[in-house]
Amino acid sequence: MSPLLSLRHISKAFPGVKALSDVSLDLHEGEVMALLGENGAGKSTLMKILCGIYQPDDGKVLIDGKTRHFDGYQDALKAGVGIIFQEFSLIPWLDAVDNIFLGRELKNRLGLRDRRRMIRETETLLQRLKVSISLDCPIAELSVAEQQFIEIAKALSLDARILVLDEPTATLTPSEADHLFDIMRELRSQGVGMVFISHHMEEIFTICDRVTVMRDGEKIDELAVADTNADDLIEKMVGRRVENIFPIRRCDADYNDVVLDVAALSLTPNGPEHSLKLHRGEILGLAGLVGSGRSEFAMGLIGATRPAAARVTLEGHSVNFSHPAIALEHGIGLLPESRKSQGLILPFSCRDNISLNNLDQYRNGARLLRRNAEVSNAERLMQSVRVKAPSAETPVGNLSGGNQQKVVIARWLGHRCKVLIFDEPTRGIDVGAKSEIYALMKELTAQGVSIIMISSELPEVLGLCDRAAVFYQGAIAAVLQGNELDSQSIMHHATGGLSA
Ligand SMILES: Nc1ncnc2c1ncn2[C@@H]1O[C@H](COP(=O)(O)OP(=O)(O)OP(=O)(O)O)[C@@H](O)[C@H]1O
Repeated sequence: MSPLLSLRHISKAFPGVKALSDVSLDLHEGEVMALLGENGAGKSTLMKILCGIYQPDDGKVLIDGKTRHFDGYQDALKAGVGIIFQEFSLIPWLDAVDNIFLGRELKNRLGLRDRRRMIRETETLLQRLKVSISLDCPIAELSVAEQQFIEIAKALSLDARILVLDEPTATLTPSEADHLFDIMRELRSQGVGMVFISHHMEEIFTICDRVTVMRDGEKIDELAVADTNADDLIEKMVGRRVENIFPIRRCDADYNDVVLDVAALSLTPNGPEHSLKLHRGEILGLAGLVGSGRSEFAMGLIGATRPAAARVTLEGHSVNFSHPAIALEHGIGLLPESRKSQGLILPFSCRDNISLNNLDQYRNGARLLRRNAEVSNAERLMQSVRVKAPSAETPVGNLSGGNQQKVVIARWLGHRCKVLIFDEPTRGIDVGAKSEIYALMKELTAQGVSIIMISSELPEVLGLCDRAAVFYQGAIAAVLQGNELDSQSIMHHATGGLSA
């Protein structure tokens, strides 16, 4: 019997980049295939070819053994191929039903829009996924996970038999991710074939049957998940053994030297007050569940949003940050969570994006730009976080998602900041590059830079931070240090004391 899906000898080049060379893979009914590879390995490009978003230079797509040619995503959808991206295609002000049936409303015998039938069909789809979601409110009022489930329901409403999930868990809480895995198990039992892309190794072992490893646009290996382990997969992925992704534990914090003292920061007039101290050379984690108020705290601190009240001192001097630019002038930089909306100008080159807000460093006495210095510094910073791009002049919009994130990091490393706030710095970043970024953070703290790291990844908080403030429902529930800083205590406080 033919596989449900076969990709045969697919190649694709972009200007200056060979994104895919002769890649083949098969997917069977009721199977979850992991697609694993470093940032820029070619995973998304391969999936976009499957879904008709890109055309291959060479090779073909077969479904049920028959060659198919898709002129765009709608064409692929009609043939039963759905893709769920991290950034959804849903219309925020429409409800779930209108989103699912957008552009193909069901009509009654009189040719009028049949909302009741559409509601019934949506309910059937959600029952198939075993989820219950409010159908009356605009999609924007649903959680990220619920929106993702609606995207899946939408693909299924078009009879998708092949579903691609491109880093679906990146913005989910652990329990939401578990729920998604339940849905995937359900779909697997119904015969749907799924391709699952994730940088979280443990997820591969939780939900996938087979794994295809890619490196530099080539398929390196394909194996059953039961026959491999995380270390082997990482080695295949990055082409070298990564022994320990966290730097050797060494505390650079000087607890006698408070760099930043935040007192009574409240984001709303009657909201909870946050107080925190950050010491020289310290990595302070802000832990908690997605939506627990960590990013809001950081945005309030640097003046991106106006806190209702705050007393902040920096190196003993009272400061008032009414705008992030003022915080930056004082040496406090925030690396934002959402790189596309807050961090990068996609049509601009990597060099422009790295030098942005930072050009004064490269001016001579006559205020003229020393272009060579700017270029060589951008190249050095790109190398230090291993950005994969044809050159520093490549538009950032042409890079893979993970490489875009690395450009944001390179930019902030170029600023000579006293305090760097990293908001989910390794989201979407491959394991090899993660360990480089951790090592870079430790280099910075050894030089006396202090770091606040917002992270939803427990291993990252435990492996890197000297102390961690745990947020729960907009307030700091605990500050943990030393022996108290373990996963159980973090989860205990992050869930309001519900978990043991
Ligand atoms: N539209 C484009 N124009 C030019 N180059 C591109 C384009 N899309 C992707 N590339 C390049 O093709 C290569 C493969 O990118 P792709 O997005 O497939 O990687 P990926 O494995 O999905 O990475 P990530 O884990 O970072 O999402 C990268 O070098 C990327 O810069």
